[in-house]
Amino acid sequence: MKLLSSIDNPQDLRKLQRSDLDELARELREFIISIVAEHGGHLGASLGTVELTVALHYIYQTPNDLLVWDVGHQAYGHKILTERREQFHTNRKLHGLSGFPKRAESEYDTFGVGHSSTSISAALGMALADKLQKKQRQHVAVIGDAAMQAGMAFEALNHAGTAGTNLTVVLNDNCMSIDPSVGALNQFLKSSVDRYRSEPNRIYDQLERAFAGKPQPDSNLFEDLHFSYFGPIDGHDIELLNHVFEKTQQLEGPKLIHVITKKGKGYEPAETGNPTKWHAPGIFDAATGKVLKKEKPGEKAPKFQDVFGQSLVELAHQNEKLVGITPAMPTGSSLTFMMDEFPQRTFDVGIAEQHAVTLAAGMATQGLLPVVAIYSTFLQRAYDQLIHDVAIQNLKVIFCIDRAGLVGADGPTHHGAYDIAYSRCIPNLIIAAPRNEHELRNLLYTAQLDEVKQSFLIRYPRGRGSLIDWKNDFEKVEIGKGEILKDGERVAVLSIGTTSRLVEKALTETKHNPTHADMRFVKPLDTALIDDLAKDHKVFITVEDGAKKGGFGSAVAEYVAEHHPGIRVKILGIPDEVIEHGTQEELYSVIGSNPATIRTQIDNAFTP
Ligand SMILES: Cc1ncc(C[n+]2csc(CCOP(=O)(O)OP(=O)(O)O)c2C)c(N)n1
Ligand SMILES: CC(=O)[C@@H](O)[C@H](O)COP(=O)(O)O
Ligand SMILES: [Mg+2]
Repeated sequence: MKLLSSIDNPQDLRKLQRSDLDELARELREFIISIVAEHGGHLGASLGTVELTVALHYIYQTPNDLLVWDVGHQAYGHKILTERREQFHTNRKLHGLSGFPKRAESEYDTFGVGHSSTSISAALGMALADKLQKKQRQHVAVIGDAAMQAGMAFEALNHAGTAGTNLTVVLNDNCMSIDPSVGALNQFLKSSVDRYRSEPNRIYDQLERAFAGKPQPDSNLFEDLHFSYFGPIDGHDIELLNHVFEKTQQLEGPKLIHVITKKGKGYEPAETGNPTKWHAPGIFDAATGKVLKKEKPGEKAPKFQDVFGQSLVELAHQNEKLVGITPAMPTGSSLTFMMDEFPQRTFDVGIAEQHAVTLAAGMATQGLLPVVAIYSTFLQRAYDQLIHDVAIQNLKVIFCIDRAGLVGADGPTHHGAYDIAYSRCIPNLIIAAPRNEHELRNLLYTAQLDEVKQSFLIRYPRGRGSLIDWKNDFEKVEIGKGEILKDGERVAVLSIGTTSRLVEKALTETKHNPTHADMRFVKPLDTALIDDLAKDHKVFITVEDGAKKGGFGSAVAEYVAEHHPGIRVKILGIPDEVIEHGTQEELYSVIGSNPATIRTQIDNAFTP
């Protein structure tokens, strides 16, 4: 690591000879592999951008020139070359570096990311701001082929094409999302790559024409949007990248440089193995590529996503109206089970959350029963579609909202903190959260029954449930009905979803005897159960893994304030602040929703 250890920042990098850059890239790649192998994190995407990162920081005068990464899971090399090599082993850990570019972390991180397809808008905003404020510098957005599929990216291209800036978009095309890239844009990019194979010198001709002010011989989608298009070029050839960046930054107007890279590049197991697995493989033995599983199969309860995925297949056999939709997360949400069994009835629509929800609404108008499998954090992108296209028209769509609650190492951009609060205010929605795998199956079963006429949101967390024997026979759940899990006195703990596990643990530790109710539904709220509890309890403690403001506890408090004003309600949940990254366990302790704090709250409530 001789070269890498001599570089703290891009100024050091720019002092190197061009002939040193390949060796630097080799060292940078080795460093990323060694740290991710030991500490976990995203791997494949960052290995694919090593040469691109070196060339970008070598040619552009960062941090004065503004470099915006899309999503940010491919920016490990960028972090390491921009003053964070020494701390990189703390990546994604509590109080450590963020796994994504983050403005508060470094002046080189020009824009905070985690969600995709924001880079062109953000970089264009910066370019327009500089134009108005008469600042001369370069603005570069680096966006992946899958992120480019999103509506937002195209909204930005549409604007940039006539906005009168010199924006540069680097399209990092590795033909992969987390799962294989999908759709017509993907096919268009593939066909461009095929052309590149037969015309490796095309880029020099393109540059010559651009400098001579001559039109390119053939047009393409990006040129039609007024971008000067360059490429496709080999994104692992630093010399070529340097040349193209040096040249194109002298050209006026918006430019798109189409760069071909390989996910996992330079690490044999990741380059030749399954790229989806190597997207974020967990810890592994760097020498052999063997992923080190923390537990043996069957030893632990299944992941909620798998219970969802497998249960959906069972139900799809019984109910032919069921179809599955995912916006680019088939593996993450385990819709892959349905995809394998019913390929014609399962749709990966790419990174297109808004489209996914309205597509579902459209299908629902024609008698299908769509199940949208979506992470809580990504449903935020489709909020208007949830209201305008689903709820107002009272169309029936089942939303299986995965990664609800604090997700852990991905941090604030990915926490599923807001879905209860943002969906509770929308009419025509049923909102439920299972406390375990059986409940998840039963809620899914209930949601698809014909007698249920409204859209049904089922939220569950990242990670595993609690039941090794998870496959119960489906049972109908009464809508809006909670369940007393433990009878007690004076203090009632009302939990929603898997927070009941935390409460159960707290109950084993307190000497008091509170009641514990699993409310199961945020909406409709089981007000009959609340009325009943109000008869002989003085304090309610609500526990949720969502935002306290406007969430489940708020729903209980609103009802209690109106109907049982003598009862005190204490709300536990995610406070009104940005919760950083760490393990899920650490973060629930940070916010005061771990068994110890719940127990303290119970004890306090019993103290007169
Ligand atoms: C709005 C949004 N939806 C989904 C995701 C989940 N996600 C993270 S990375 C990724 C794939 C990105 O692929 P691409 O843009 O091609 O970048 P690559 O990993 O190939 O470099 C997806 C779907 C996200 N981060 N943001
Ligand atoms: C970068 C991104 O958005 C995804 O890779 C995300 O980190 C996946 O998270 P899960 O591991 O919870 O699927
Ligand atoms: Mg890609």
